[in-house]
Amino acid sequence: MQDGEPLEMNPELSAILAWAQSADRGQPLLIEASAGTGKTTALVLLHQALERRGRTVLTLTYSQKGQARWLELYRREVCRDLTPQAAQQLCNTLDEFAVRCLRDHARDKRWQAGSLGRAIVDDDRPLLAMRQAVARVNAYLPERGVEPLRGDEESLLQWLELVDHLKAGLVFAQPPFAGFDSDLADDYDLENLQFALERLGLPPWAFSLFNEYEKCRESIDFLCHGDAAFDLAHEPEAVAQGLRARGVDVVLLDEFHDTKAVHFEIVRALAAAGCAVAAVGDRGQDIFQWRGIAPFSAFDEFLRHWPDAQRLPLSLTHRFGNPLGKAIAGLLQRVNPACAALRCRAGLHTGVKRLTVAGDAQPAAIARLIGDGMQAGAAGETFAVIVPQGPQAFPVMLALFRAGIAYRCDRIAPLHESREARLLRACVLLQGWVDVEHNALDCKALLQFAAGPRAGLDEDEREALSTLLAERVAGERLPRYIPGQVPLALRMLGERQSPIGCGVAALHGWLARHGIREWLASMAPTVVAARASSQALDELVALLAQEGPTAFLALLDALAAQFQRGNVGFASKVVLTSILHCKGNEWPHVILPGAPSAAQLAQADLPTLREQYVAMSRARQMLWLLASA
Ligand SMILES: Nc1ncnc2c1ncn2[C@@H]1O[C@H](COP(=O)(O)OP(=O)(O)OP(=O)(O)O)[C@@H](O)[C@H]1O
Repeated sequence: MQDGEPLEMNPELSAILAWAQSADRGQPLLIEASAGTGKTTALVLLHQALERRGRTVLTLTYSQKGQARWLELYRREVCRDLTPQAAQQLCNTLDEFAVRCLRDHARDKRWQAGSLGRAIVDDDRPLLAMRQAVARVNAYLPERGVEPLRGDEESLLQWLELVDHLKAGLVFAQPPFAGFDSDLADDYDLENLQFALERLGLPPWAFSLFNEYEKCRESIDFLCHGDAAFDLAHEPEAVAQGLRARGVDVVLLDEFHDTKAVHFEIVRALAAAGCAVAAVGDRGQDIFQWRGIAPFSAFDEFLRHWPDAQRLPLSLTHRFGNPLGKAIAGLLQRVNPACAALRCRAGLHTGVKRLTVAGDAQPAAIARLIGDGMQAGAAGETFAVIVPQGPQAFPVMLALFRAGIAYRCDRIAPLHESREARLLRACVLLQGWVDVEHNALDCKALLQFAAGPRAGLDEDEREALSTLLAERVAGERLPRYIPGQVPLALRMLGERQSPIGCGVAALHGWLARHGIREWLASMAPTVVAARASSQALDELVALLAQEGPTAFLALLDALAAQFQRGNVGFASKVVLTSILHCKGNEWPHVILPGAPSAAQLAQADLPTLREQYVAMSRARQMLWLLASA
């Protein structure tokens, strides 16, 4: 539905709004519905219906994006001039809610009111705590025969992400981890612990690092994303007080499919505090199943805890019509056979075109499709290209750039800022193949290289290099880069480089010598993401060898310039994003490169099917599926 079009009331939506009365009796509500059926819209309307009955309602979303979408719909349907302060009272992310409850009601009140909000966006403190934790763990890992952990910034971020997953899944809240006391543990207990870690696919140091990080975090008094929910899950009284202080008596939960164990503990605390709870989600959109380490279904937990919950569907999609509706309904039957059959609104038509195009010809085909559409009058921002993994958008960026089509990246790295491109840029600089005026991208490239496992620098040298190339300014989240220091940095690093030629084989040799491919793979959240990064590296190596170093760097600089150019309005740019980050959005024209062929889809596993379902269900007018076979 476009802005200004009226909402259609139907019996399913009416039933959901009628829950506003059941909420008085505290009966929980679970709405399971598929993509585009108006889940978020229904929550907005339910919020309004409850307010009209004099209830004080808080909507919680899982992500900031979900919050923005909810507020956008609230502004559209309920109150156009909602102030930011009023918005804060109506809808929070789970993280925000956790931070507020802890700030004002935590048991031992370690934080001064107000300081927490700043701490959560301060990049330094999590890194500082993790750096200390790594140092502590490294003091005893070698005597257990385990290699010490790396302490560079890139690795610290990686360990922080691991801790975040462990917290999301409450992985160490279960035996044998819960209550484990290393001072009292004998060999049997230690072996049992190691076995449990192995079973979960975790490294042998994961439990030690987790505990040390928690101690360091406590001594620095801060909360990072993930920490707040974890802490609050252990303080149900703070949840109750937080709700009481705001007078909240009904909580609505959007994006429920993304709820993990730690968040579910908070949901339980909300209900225990006397709030009526309604949750809405789509099992088919649970594409973050790898978060939280072990599988977790928020829907099953909800029904286990509240078997008498009212369950309501939404089965009419307002986003797309047939023939796309039919294709998606077919997918849904495999993704979530128990969900209500999907119906499309009368009068809506959404086309689907499956094109067979060789993989390397897909980027040019995409640029042509979008170019033709724009020539016919469509605006750039009505097109979204959704790739399976972020790095798979790099060739599309090049093709759009060459076609003169402006793009923006939604939660994926632009090519010129990607790790893969930075590392090859570092190679060009270190080999002394170009003589150019340096810029911030050069600083980032050398810092990226220096963070690598075989850059030949020790911790002190790495630290010296980062202060040489980047200055941290208090109150600024991003560092200021100092391109004038690149020659000096190159002298520090370059002494350890032996000269190579700029051919494909030599470049691969350089990557292998520096352990770069394995390093990038170790940072990827999934095996599939690691594969995509490796392929992107191969493609960039081929590009560098073909273009030559000067043209390669000039191309990256030109991509950066076009990306930042202010004369192209944000709104007129084509959107590039990945399947993981497209949820909750919709566009008139959606292009899916790297789509599975019909035969591949017939054989696909559940995660692949869910991803296809999420990506395909973003289109309103037209979907193009580009398959290579
Ligand atoms: N009752 C309705 N009548 C008309 N249009 C509607 C109605 N409900 C939702 N829409 C429109 O349908 C589209 C999808 O709505 P919404 O984003 O709420 O769906 P969703 O189920 O939350 O989607 P997703 O599963 O992708 O998160 C939006 O353009 C919205 O304005």
